[in-house]
Amino acid sequence: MSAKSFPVFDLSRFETATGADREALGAEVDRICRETGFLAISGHGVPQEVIDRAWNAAHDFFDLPAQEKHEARAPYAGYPYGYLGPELEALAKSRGEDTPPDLKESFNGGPLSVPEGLNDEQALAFCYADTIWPTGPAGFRDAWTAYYRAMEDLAARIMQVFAVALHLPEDAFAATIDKPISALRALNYPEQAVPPKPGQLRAGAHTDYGSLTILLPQAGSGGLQILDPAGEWVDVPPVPGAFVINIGDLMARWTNDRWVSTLHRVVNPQLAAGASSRRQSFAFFHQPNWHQEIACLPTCLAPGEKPKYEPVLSGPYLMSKFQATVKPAA
Ligand SMILES: O=C(O)CCC(=O)C(=O)O
Ligand SMILES: [Fe+2]
Repeated sequence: MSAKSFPVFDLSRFETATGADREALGAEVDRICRETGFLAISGHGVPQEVIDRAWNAAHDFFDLPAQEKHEARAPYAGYPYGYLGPELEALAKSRGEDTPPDLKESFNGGPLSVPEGLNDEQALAFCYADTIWPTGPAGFRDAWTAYYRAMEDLAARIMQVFAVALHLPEDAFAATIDKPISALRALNYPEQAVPPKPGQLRAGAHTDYGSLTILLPQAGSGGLQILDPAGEWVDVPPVPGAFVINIGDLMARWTNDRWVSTLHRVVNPQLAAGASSRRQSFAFFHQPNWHQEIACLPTCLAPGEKPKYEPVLSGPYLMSKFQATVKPAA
């Protein structure tokens, strides 16, 4: 996909628009979400300093010797947070495809606090499990927390756009995402000096699970591809100063498949790129409240039409999806 055809949506323009202008901008997002559900968001207002601090902290973390990174590792396969070393997860497995594990390493963190009164054991053991913080680099946790907060705020603003796009009251999603169980993942794709195994990718083809993902691919980097409606893999171009967002499976379900959760992957660099091929990204997986029932939205059903899916609960749904990608213990 050329930079020209990849849609860029200016959030600040939407937020200052009123009346029919606002509706028209919502309609534009509706159209994109029906086609691919992938777009860039400019005018997002996230301070560059918050982005840079988190980015550099993640970069310095991935630079640490393996042994130090392992001190923050997830304690067992299927634990959602902490450090996950290279070749421990195969995203394509979430679709039942058997591929070698992905060539990525990641650091993962969950919600910043547990909502008062929440005592659901599954929720506490899964999405509210402790983030295993690394001891270094200095300032990592603060930088991470500030970025996580900025993503939570941005996700809530994008959900307002989605509400308008779906002809719902603007605050229709507010009560469904006031105790979100989102996760932030920093990804590092190490340089590749040796050829990958057959079928092995940096990140295998997958769809995301939640309502919305906010991606920050490394500036100027390639590798992220989406399967377009014609069935062809096309590059998502880096858009300077913007985040890339995409619709996840839960939003597709919520909209009765009006919106699509598009298959995407991160492909390997050319072998010749060798040592210069390292790539970093941030992915914020926004997810509604644990107990939120996800049932077909009223505006996504034509008269006489039936919902395609049974309602599900946000948290247990996410948990079952996540656990399908974990490499079984040897
Ligand atoms: O690193 C990227 O650009 C994409 C990562 C991704 O799709 C994911 O982690 O779900
Ligand atoms: Fe993804």
